Amino acid sequence: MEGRVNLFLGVENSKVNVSTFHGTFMSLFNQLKKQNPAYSSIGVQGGNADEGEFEYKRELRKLINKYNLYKFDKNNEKTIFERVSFWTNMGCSIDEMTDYIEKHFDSVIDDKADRPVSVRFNSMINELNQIRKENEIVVYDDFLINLYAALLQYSEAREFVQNRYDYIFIDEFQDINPLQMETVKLICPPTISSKLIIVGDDDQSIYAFRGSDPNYIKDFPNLYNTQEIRLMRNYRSKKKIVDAGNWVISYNEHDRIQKSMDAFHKDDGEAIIVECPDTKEEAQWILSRSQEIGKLEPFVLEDKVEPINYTKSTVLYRSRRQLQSMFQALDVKGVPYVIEKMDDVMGIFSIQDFNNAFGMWQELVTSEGNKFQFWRSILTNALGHYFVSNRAIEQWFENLEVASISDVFLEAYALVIEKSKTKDTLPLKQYLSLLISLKQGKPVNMKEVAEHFLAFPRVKENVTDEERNGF
Ligand SMILES: Nc1ncnc2c1ncn2[C@@H]1O[C@H](COP(=O)(O)OP(=O)(O)OP(=O)(O)O)[C@@H](O)[C@H]1O
Repeated sequence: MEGRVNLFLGVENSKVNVSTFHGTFMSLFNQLKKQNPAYSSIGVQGGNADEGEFEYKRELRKLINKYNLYKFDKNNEKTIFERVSFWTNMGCSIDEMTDYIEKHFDSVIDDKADRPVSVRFNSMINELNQIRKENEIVVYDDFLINLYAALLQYSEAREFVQNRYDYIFIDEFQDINPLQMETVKLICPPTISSKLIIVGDDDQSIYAFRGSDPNYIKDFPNLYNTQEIRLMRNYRSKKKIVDAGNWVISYNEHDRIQKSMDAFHKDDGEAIIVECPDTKEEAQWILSRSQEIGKLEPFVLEDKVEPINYTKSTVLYRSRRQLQSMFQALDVKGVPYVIEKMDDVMGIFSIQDFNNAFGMWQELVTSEGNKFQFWRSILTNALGHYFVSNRAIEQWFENLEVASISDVFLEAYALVIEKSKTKDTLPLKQYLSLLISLKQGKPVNMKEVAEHFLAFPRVKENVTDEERNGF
């Protein structure tokens, strides 16, 4: 988006600030803090949110045990972590969350405890926030909550942010959630001279499960004095696809803004909508369809004629997981294919944790001179996957007094046994010994390295069966 804006304005770096809600709200809050130290006492601050999310879950797990909220955590499809995040984004306070639990769960969950679920939840979440505050365990939601709290509480904070921008554009407005909307209203109050420009399509709302609400776009003219421009021409696709899209969308069940897109490209083409019971049948359908299309015109390369021209087909997919069946179907039938950005979708490389670790191994193998920093990254990564906290790992490195790398490993196993709930250090031992061999230039079966890596407790938890089997 930033690139597009710069291109449009014909400059390399424009003054237009392009960012997500989280990024913008965090930046505004930091600007406020520079003006007045009073804001430093709001909510949970400091720390890095990537690490924070992990530590938050760790602390939460401990507290779920302490307050015996295990049954509540496992109740229905949402965990406590997901519920709290959802409620936070819905703009609920802790008291409102507690009331909701009292109403909907206290009589449903029977865990033989002396206090109801709602009371224990309330104590737990307050203790969690206290721990988070003391240890600066920040999660992404904090960026939203802190700015909202500051704006709600301090009129000079509102005044500052209201004068900060000449215009505010919000794209994909159908995905806004109540907490973001309430904050936007404080940044840009609905007055005659509002400077808010929103773009969105209520039919493209996909984050309702995270609290986004397409009604905000529909109700926008009731809140703000608006001028509306309807962009009803579709330049992206040909007529049949646009018509098919209109037809599918007309079945959307929310109280939608009635509309239908008009295709700019009038060429005919063909669009077929097929409902398949699973990804395997879907892959079979795609394959036989691409064979039909490929037969229309054979593929000729250096006088060799292939009866089916597979270069005529492209498969677009929504998530990597859907692709596993497609790969299998292609492999079974021996169909040639290429993948854009191969390393992102193939087997083990589709697993983010693995990709990160793989980058570290490459650095270790190709580095010259002192390797300690590369071993340090690899160990920090591996110990993290054993649920040892970053803080504990850092402290451990600081106090480490050993002569050789094999002594470091021995200390690392001891750390796992001391700090991790999993005491099985075998995968870690095997993993590190293979990496040592790799570093020494000996041949190593990378599949084995990956298998040990996948046996680390946290990786095991994160990886789905499908991903594991795909590998
Ligand atoms: N006026 C135009 N003339 C020709 N092509 C256009 C025009 N406007 C947009 N396009 C092309 O149509 C495609 C979609 O444009 P764009 O991403 O701006 O649409 P959008 O409405 O923001 O899409 P979405 O609803 O997915 O957010 C792009 O390839 C763009 O280059």
